[in-house]
This record gives sequence, structure tokens and C-alpha cells, in this order.
Amino acid sequence: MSQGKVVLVACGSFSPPTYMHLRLFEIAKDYMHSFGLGTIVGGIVSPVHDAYGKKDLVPAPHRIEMLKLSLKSSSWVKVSEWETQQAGWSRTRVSLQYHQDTINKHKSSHNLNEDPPSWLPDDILNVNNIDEPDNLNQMLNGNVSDDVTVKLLCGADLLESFATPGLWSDEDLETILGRYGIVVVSRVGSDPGRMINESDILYKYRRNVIVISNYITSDVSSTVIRRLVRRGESPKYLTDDAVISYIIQHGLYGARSQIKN
Ligand SMILES: Nc1ncnc2c1ncn2[C@@H]1O[C@H](COP(=O)(O)OP(=O)(O)OP(=O)(O)O)[C@@H](O)[C@H]1O
Ligand SMILES: O=C(O)c1ccc[n+]([C@@H]2O[C@H](COP(=O)([O-])O)[C@@H](O)[C@H]2O)c1
Repeated sequence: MSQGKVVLVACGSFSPPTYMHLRLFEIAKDYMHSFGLGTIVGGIVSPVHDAYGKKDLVPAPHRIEMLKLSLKSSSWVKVSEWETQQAGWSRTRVSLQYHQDTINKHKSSHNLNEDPPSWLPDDILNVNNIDEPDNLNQMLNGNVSDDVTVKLLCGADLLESFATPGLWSDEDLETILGRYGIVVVSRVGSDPGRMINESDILYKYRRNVIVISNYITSDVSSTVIRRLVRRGESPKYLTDDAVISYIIQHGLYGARSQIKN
């Protein structure tokens, strides 16, 4: 298991973002830090392209804006618009590869004039870090790898979807699991341990699959928020207040202005 620097990338619809989407990053960061599984230097949320065509997927500019509102207080998780700017839907392997390549490029060039994308973690852009004595000592002693690896951050339902026939290509799963690795947070009703045991490909790459039991369980989902909004009921405390205001203001998910506050 890599002990180096890690950037977590969460792919999904985020229609709308819930507080659990953002909790995933905090849960993963704490867990990986306490078990010495790598140093998290950044988090990226990558909303899916409209062409993914999932039911109730509001246009990407709305989802991006809601994510930005949700992440206002986060110093280390950023929104990447790259997937939404492509001509069509991008497979997750391609998205991970793009983010990894861009990180590598900026990390090796240290060229701040190169217009880095806004989602690039500050830790990678902060060239001054390189001269920090602690960092230098660690590197000289060979204790820490200076590689930065992206890892897919997801809930256990996404892991389960790997077994849906025809959904993910075997070749992509080999790359996602073998080259990058994934960090899976348990979700009500799913059993990631069993999934790994029952899937040959997950079992093969089990050392690259970090499973985190989320003991503060929550079944909140975008579906629940959309349902409440549609019924004119309040989704307060399931997502950021600013997201709720945005939904009402733009009449998303069948919102009417009389949503109870
Ligand atoms: N409550 C949760 N616990 C753990 N993981 C979650 C939870 N909610 C969402 N996720 C994870 O967040 C990522 C993005 O999920 P997605 O946008 O599909 O959210 P969702 O709430 O499941 O959406 P929907 O209800 O529209 O299917 C996925 O990896 C998903 O597994
Ligand atoms: O790469 C693939 O083959 C692939 C197959 C199915 C789903 N995905 C990604 O998984 C995410 C699923 O999001 P959601 O909201 O349907 O849970 C989304 O980011 C998709 O692009 C990716």
C-alpha cells in the first residue's frame, strides 16, 4: 500500500450535493492519516457530464454551483469542472487519468505561470514546501515518497456497481484498482467486505482497496433531498443552507417557493 501523498477524487452526480458527499472526504482523510495509509494533500469532486443521462441530473452548471457553495468552508476539497466540459460522458478511468496527469505535470514543472486549474491542491502548487527542512529530511532519509497518486473516493454502492454486468469494463477496473486504488466508505445496506470477497478482480487488488467503516451512519442521499423538495418539505440539515436557497431560487427538482424553512 502506498504511503505517499494522495489526492482523493470523488466522481458522481451530486444532484444535489448532500452533506455526506463532503463528509466522505473528512472520514477518509482522518482514517488514512491514523492508519498511516498516506498523506492526503487534496480532494477533488468531479461531477459527471450531463450526457451520463441519469434521472434528475440537473444541468452541470447548477451542480457545479451547488458544490462550490457546499465547499465554501473547505480548505482542501475543490470542484473540478473537467468532466462536465468534455464533449460527452467520460469514463471514470479517463477522469482519474486526466487528474493524475495534470497533477504530475504541475508537480514536475513547478511552473506557476502555467495557469494551473483551480481544482489543483495548494499543497502541490506550493513550491516552497520543497525547501521545508522537515520535508527535505524525510525525503533524504527515504521515509516518504514524493509521488502523488490519485485515488477514487466512493461510497460502497459505487463499489457494488462494479459487479453490474456490462456497466464497467474489466480493463478500466484493472487500471482503476491496479494503478490508482480506491477508498470506499461503508453505506447503509451495503457490505464492502463481502463484495471484495465475492469479486475476483476486487480480491486480486484488495491491497489497493481501503475500506472504511463509517460508524456515524447516515442514509442521506441526493434522492432523499430531491424527494423532500418535490413534496414541498424541508431538506434543512441534510445539505448546506446555501444549496437549499439555490434550489429554491432556481426552481430545481420541482421546488416551489413554499418549501418549509
Ligand atoms: N450516505 C452515503 N454514504 C456513503 N457514501 C455516499 C453516501 N451518499 C453518497 N455517497 C457516495 O458519494 C458518491 C457520489 O454519489 P451520488 O452523486 O450518486 O450520490 P447519491 O446520494 O447516491 O445520489 P442519488 O440518490 O441521486 O443516487 C458515490 O461514491 C456514493 O457512493
Ligand atoms: O467508468 C465507467 O465505466 C463508469 C460506469 C458507471 C458509472 N461511472 C461513474 O460513476 C459515477 C456514478 O454516479 P452515480 O450518481 O450514478 O452514483 C459517475 O461519476 C459515473 O461517471 C463510471
